[in-house]
Amino acid sequence: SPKHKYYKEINEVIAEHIKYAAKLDIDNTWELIHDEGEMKVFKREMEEDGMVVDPLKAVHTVKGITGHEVCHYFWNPDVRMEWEGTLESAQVLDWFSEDTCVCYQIHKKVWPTTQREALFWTQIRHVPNEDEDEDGPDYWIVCNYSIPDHDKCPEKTKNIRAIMNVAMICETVVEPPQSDRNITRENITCKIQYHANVNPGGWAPASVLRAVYKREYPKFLKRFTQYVMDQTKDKPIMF
Ligand SMILES: CCCc1ccc(-c2ccc(S(=O)(=O)CCO)cc2)cc1[C@H]1C[C@H]1c1ccccn1
Repeated sequence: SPKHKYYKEINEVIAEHIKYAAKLDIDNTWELIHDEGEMKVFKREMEEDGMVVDPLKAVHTVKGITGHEVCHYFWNPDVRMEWEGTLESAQVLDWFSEDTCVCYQIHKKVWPTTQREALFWTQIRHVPNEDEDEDGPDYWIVCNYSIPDHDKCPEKTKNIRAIMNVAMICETVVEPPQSDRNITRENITCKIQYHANVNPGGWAPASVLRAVYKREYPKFLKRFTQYVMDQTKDKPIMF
């Protein structure tokens, strides 16, 4: 697409998430905050100007769906209100290209914090393995990255603007390896990494924010992956 002003930033942010995903080193600097079945959610405790900005990383393995399907439903602005239980509203303000748009969304108030809103670009991208290394990872990724303003964005709302850099990065495993012809959903598994760096945008007690994240992220990931399984179970596989 033509070089719009976010083109360079988008490429840099996506490349950073891919580099990070390939490492997947969950060392002891990450604290496990939720462990349920295949889903593990970790955090690092970090504060900026007295505000909790804890990076969050979740890993999950889900049978019967592909990384393309997970990223498609996570990215698709038309269905966001169907699975994102913490949203009060969501709208598309602009399209940069067919895989990249600007979203403005208002989250439901999470007591006792002030209501949050977010303005961000969201892009879905297939990152195939390097040609020479056919065993290299093949990713589908969605990145949601805040932008400071947009001329169609409602001004002066009562909400606090959260600043986020979020990525959903998926790999699809097919077992046993076979030609695309006769793969069924029993043969596929999606390995998900979810990275969220969220600055809540305004002060809230650290203990309150950490309790909200500990409760809301696992709930959101469970609800979202269940939504993808329900939407895809009777449809042809999106590889
Ligand atoms: C005081 C914290 C405010 C707060 C800031 C940010 C977010 C949030 C933003 C983006 C994304 S996403 O993964 O990009 C999916 C698109 O919406 C998920 C969560 C949610 C809350 C609030 C609603 C709470 C919450 C926290 C964590 C997960 C889900 N919901």
